Parts: sequence; structure tokens; C-alpha cells
Amino acid sequence: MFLDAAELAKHNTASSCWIVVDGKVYDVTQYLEQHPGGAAILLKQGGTDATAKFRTVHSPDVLEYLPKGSYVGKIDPTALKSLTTELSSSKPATTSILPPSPSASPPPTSLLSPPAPNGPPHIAHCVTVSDFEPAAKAVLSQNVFSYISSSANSGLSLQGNLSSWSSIKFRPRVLRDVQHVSAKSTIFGHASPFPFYVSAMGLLGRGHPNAEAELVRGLARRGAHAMISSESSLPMEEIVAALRDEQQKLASQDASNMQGSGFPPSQLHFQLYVHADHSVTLSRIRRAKAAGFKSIWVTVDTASLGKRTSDRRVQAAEALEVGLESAAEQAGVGRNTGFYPPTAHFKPSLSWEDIVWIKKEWGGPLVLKGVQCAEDAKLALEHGCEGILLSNHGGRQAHTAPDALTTLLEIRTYCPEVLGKLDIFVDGGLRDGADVLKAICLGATAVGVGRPFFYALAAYGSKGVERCIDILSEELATGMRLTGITSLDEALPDRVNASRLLNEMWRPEKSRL
Ligand code: HEM
Ligand SMILES: Cc1cc2nc3c(=O)[nH]c(=O)nc-3n(C[C@H](O)[C@H](O)[C@H](O)COP(=O)(O)O)c2cc1C
Repeated sequence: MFLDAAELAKHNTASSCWIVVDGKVYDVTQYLEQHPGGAAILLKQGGTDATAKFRTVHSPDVLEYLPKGSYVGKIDPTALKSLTTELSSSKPATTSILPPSPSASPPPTSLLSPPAPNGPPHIAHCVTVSDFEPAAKAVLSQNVFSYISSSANSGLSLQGNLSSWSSIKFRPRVLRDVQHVSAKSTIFGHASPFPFYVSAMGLLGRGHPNAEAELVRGLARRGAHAMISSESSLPMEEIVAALRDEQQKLASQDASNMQGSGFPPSQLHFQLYVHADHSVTLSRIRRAKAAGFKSIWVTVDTASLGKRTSDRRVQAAEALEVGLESAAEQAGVGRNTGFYPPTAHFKPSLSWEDIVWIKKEWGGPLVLKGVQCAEDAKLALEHGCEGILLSNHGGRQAHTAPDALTTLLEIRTYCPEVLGKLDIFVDGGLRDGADVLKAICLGATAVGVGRPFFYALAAYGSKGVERCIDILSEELATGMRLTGITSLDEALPDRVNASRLLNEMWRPEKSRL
């Protein structure tokens, strides 16, 4: 039995809110207060077909997060048709402000952002990766820009990340014949042209209509690796398929040009949030394995979502706009108020035992994403992990969390044995390719880069992604030449002066390590 449009339309209030996604009706009333995107954004879709808006943000996978019993039934397809027409005539879709993508034409409309009066500046103006931020700001709505740039509390973790890289200085060597330099490296045995990769970022669809598919097309043209978020806007299988498709196109172009790109194939790694519902986590792991991801990176710094201050301001404003005064007030203090266990998505009881079963289920390289001290690095080794990512989630989780370089120094000081046994990755605040070398000198395998790629994607699509890689790799090559390093095995600790950060590093009163 189908539901009809008149019945659906009645459920558009906070006391009964139904939405349609892909012809199915869901009662999201109970979920309104839990939705990390805020109650207002869902309520605005109440009683209507939310499919178009939903698809610009989410993959259908998130529907698994709805409480049991949320599915109401199917809607009459003819009713849906009239409903869609009605909606589109009352709420016209905005014109896309995104530049044409070289690989795939973006859909003609974007429901995400209002049209930018001027569009982004010419891509030629992006000379450092920080230049992508104002370019994206010019084309994104305020709430999407806030989602990307947001950081925890007063922003000190983010500030610490950004400044940590310049606290370390190089100790260049001269007269070392640097005609030929190579930044070739490997990540879990897979070749990468450079020791950096794109960090996991959820909901790329908020910045570009082709979302993660557009990202991986840009990566494929440069052979770069990426960690794909389990909160992506596209299902993981579609992201892998987009990469393969682009790689095939490149192979046929190479065959007709009689020359190869010279880059190894890009590889994808899977970032996992451990969900409160075990079956959701298990199914993600199995699908990632079947889809061919090369390693799994379990995020361990998100027992609860951090206080994303600017997002809360946006959500409060959105709620007030639709007259939801109490939701607006709640947005400011968050949904995990007080000391009650958080009820939302991520498993708050996550512990080392979970790592053991995830490792067994995955059966390949496992990295802990979000290690922030030497003790946990040591425990990761004891629990059989293959790698650790020293990260404070781009300053989005704990307030005044340590930056990754300081944690790396702490590990070098208090448990140096970890260095030879685990692959160590770092991320947070990297905005200059030359700085990548500093982490490598201190023993890192590779560095993750987040926001600059999101901004580049939002402003210029896959062309921006390629340019972001080109800027970082040129800076890295120049940095290598000017410090007298021709290959990464020459990047050793004596090439950097980390005294300033070492001064700030934690020291135990009485070591328990
Ligand atoms: C109905 C089922 C839905 C579920 C289960 C759901 C679930 C989620 C989850 C888990 C996140 C957090 C993702 C992350 O931070 O990585 C999120 C964020 C978000 N959702 Fe939904 N969502 C639903 C519907 C929608 C719809 C219909 C819209 C838009 C009309 C929407 C817009 C957003 C936005 C904008 C965010 C980002 C919030 C931020 O600024 O951090 N969601 N949602
Ligand atoms: C918009 C955005 C979304 C993110 N989403 C995720 C995510 O889904 N999973 C995760 O483990 N980390 C996520 N992160 C953290 C990144 O993986 C990475 O740790 C961080 O962005 C690195 O800092 P940077 O942006 O300064 O380079 C996100 C970061 C940003 C900026």
C-alpha cells in the first residue's frame, strides 16, 4: 500500500516530521534532536520529498543510522511526481556556480549554495594551498564554509596545528648535487609519488556536486593516495568505481599518446568511524574489504563529536529561521549536554577490545587515526596495529589538543622503539609542501592534508585537486633541493632543528612509560 502526498504533507512539524528519500517515507521525528546537521535542516524538508537535498549531502548509507521503526512505507510514485513539481515551482533550484569539470560535466543545478556573484578567482591565482580557502569562500554558502573551516571550542587546537610546522626549522646542507630529486615513497607497500595523501573528510558533496568521485578523478591524474571517509556523500563502491573509470581513461589516453603519465596508480584507504550499532560497523568493514581499499584507518579521537563552535552558531540561526526556538537554544550547548552518555552515532564505549576484533575482521593493515600521546602509541604496537596517525582531527575534537609534530617528538623521546615497528603518519595544519620534509626527517611515513583539498575541490573541482597536489609537490621538491636532500631516505633528524617544539613537549614528572 502506498502513502499519498496529502498524508505526507501533514507531517511537517517538530512533533511529527516525515521526509521522503528515494520514494521511501521516513519518520524522523525522534531523530531530529540527534541529527548532527541540526534539527532545522530536517524540519525544512518535513512533509516533502527530501531526495535532492539529501543526495547533495549524504550517501544512502546514513539511513541505517535512523532508529528502528523509522521507515513508514513507500509513497505513491504519481503523488511523488506532483509533489516534486509542486516543490520545484515554489522553490526554484539555484544555478550552479561551479566551473565545468574537465572529466565530467557537473549537473546543471546545485541545491547547495546560492550563486556566487563573481565565482572563484582564476585558478592561476592559487599559488599556495592556502589560496584555495578564499577561493572556496567566494563560492560556498556560509554554512558549508563553516562546516569545512570549523574547529573545536575557541579554535586553539587548530591554531596550534597551523603554527607547529613553522616552529621547526631546517638545517640545510649545501654542495650536494641536487639536480635529480625524488620524493617517491610507499604506503603499506603501495607506491606513491610523494609522501603526502588526502585526509579523510566527510560530506564532500557539500562542496561539489560530484563529491568524492570528483576528488578521486583529480587524484588519479597525479597518482596520489587518499583516505576515504566512512561519512562520504557517495557510497564507497561508487568512489572506487570513479577512480577505476578515471584510471581506465588515463590508460587509454596514454596508449594513444604512446607515453605513460609516469605516476603509479592512486590507491584508496578507508577511514572507519566505529558506529554505536555493531552491525553497521561490521557491514562497513566488509564492504570496504570487498571494494578493494588498501588499509583501514579507525578514528579513535571521536568518542563524542567535538564542540564545533561555528557549526553550532549556524545551526542555531537555521533553527531560529524556522521558528524552532528550543532547538536553536539546544544547538548552542550541543546534543551531548551534561554528563549523560552521548546517544548519537559514534560508539562512546570504544576501547582496545574493539580494535582487536576490527583487526581480525579486516585482515589487512590497520592504522589508529587520532593517537595523541606516547602511551597510546605504545599500546597500538602491543595491540598489533600496523600504523598510527598522530592527529587531533584538524583541531575539530579535543580543546587544546597537541599538534601532531609535538606528539611525534614525544614518541621519539619516550618510546622510540615504536618508530621502527609502526608506520607513523601525521596530519593537521600542513599548508606547505616543504614542511612535509620536516615530518619525514622526524620519522614519519607520510603526511595527511585535509581542508586545502576540500577548498580546492569546492572552488575548481578535480582541476583544483590536481593543482593542490602540484603546489605541494613542487614546494616539496624545491624544499629538498634547498636542504640538500635528493631522496627521502636522506631525510634524517639532523636536518631539522626541533628545539622549540621540544621545549613545549610534555615531560612526565615520574615516567610511567
Ligand atoms: C534522514 C536521515 C539522515 C540521517 C540519518 C543523517 C545523518 C547525518 C550524520 C551522521 C551526519 C554527520 C556526518 C559527519 O559529520 O561526518 C549528518 C550531517 C549533516 N546532515 Fe544529515 N542525515 C539525514 C538527513 C539529512 C538531510 C535530509 C539533510 C539535508 C536536507 C541533511 C544535512 C546534513 C548536513 C548539512 C550535515 C552536516 C552538519 C555539520 O555542519 O557538521 N541530513 N547527517
Ligand atoms: C570538513 C572536514 C571533515 C572531516 N571529516 C572527517 C571524517 O569523516 N573522519 C575523520 O576521521 N576525520 C575527518 N576529518 C579530519 C581529517 O581527516 C584530518 O584529520 C584533518 O582535516 C587534518 O587537518 P587539516 O584539515 O588542517 O589538514 C575532517 C576534517 C574536515 C576539515
